[in-house]
Amino acid sequence: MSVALGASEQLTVRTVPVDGPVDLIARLPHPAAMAWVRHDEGLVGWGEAARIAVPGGDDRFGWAGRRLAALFRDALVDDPLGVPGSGPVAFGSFGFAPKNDESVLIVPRVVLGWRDGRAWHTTIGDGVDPLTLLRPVAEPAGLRWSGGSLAEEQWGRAVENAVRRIRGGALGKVVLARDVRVRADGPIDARALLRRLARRYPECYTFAVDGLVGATPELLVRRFGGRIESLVLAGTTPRGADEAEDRALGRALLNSGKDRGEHAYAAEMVREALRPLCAELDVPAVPELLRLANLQHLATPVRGRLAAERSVLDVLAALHPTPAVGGTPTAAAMELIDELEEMDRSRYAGPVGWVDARGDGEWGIALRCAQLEGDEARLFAGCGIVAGSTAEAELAETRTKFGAMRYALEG
Ligand SMILES: C=C(O[C@H]1C=CC=C(C(=O)O)[C@@H]1O)C(=O)O
Repeated sequence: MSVALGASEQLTVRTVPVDGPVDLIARLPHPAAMAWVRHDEGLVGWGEAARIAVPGGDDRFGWAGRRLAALFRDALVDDPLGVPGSGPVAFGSFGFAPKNDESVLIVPRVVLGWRDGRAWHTTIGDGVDPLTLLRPVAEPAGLRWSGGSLAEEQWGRAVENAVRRIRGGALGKVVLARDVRVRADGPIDARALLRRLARRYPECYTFAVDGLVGATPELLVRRFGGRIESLVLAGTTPRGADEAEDRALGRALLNSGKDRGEHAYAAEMVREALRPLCAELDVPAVPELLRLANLQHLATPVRGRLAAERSVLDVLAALHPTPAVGGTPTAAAMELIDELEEMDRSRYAGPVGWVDARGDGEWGIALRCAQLEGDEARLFAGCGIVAGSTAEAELAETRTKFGAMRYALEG
């Protein structure tokens, strides 16, 4: 664990109520932003009071949870609000696979929260961020796009290969992803992307953690007290050019055997993973439609009540990777992803979100996102492949999914 103040330093945490509403993203003072915002509500943070670099491995969620619990247990906390996200908070992002060692938890020096008509401000340590000087938001300029790890045709062949394996009975579903890269004239400012994403995708969770920026529609788990929620997504179609076409596409998605099958793998796995943790669990048998600005998804909203005290990190350890990003069966799908994708997903498709000292938190799956590194961004998009998939349709779907981050970068 690396802790910015020194490992033995005790965190002093102070939360105070402030007047709302707060335009969270507008308050981020510099590009090193942390954010989790949906419908204008959520948390933003900046500065680093502590950073926990989480090693790879199957136990990475457990390891991270134990380290964070030790850090928060020793903290001196003044938190008169006591709501999810008040008091000490860590933003986090985990690598997709056990081999990925980029997982990180960051405790910001300053957190601003706004939810249910209540706003708060938390400072950690002396709350002074060496970067706090307000820096104007820079729009990305001079963008030059280039290909990713696989060219489109190669990726299409990987999809065909996966379909053959599935038809041969090796597995039921696998999610294959690809990447593209873009270079700008100067360092890409996460805040410019967050602003655009939050405006265009208000129903998504607009996030930023350690340079991974995006707007995901998929809630892996929210834990507030003993209650948990999840939104399982799998099965996708574009938006229509007009209302009639839009509805026809939505109806066709709801009636598509291929997409309903692709969705059922994910909903079923989430049900099975949550069942042992929950005293009550509601997983509707039939999915509904979720409409975003650029596409429509099959969606199953899940609700439950935990049977025993468990942190949100414990719950996401039980869930990740769902077949929305892995496949069925999980182990066979993870092997096939490794074999066919020919790229490192890094933190794409891993859990991203925040956790507080009570174990409450909200975590999504890092989709519709890009990894920023100075002047460069690497964008990711993937699709569920089942027996009825075609390379052409899946390629088109990845182009639509890249659209979210393209818009964030290009406007
Ligand atoms: C893997 C991605 O989306 C997942 C989430 C929703 C719908 C999906 C689909 O229809 O393929 C994917 O499972 C992605 O956006 O990169």
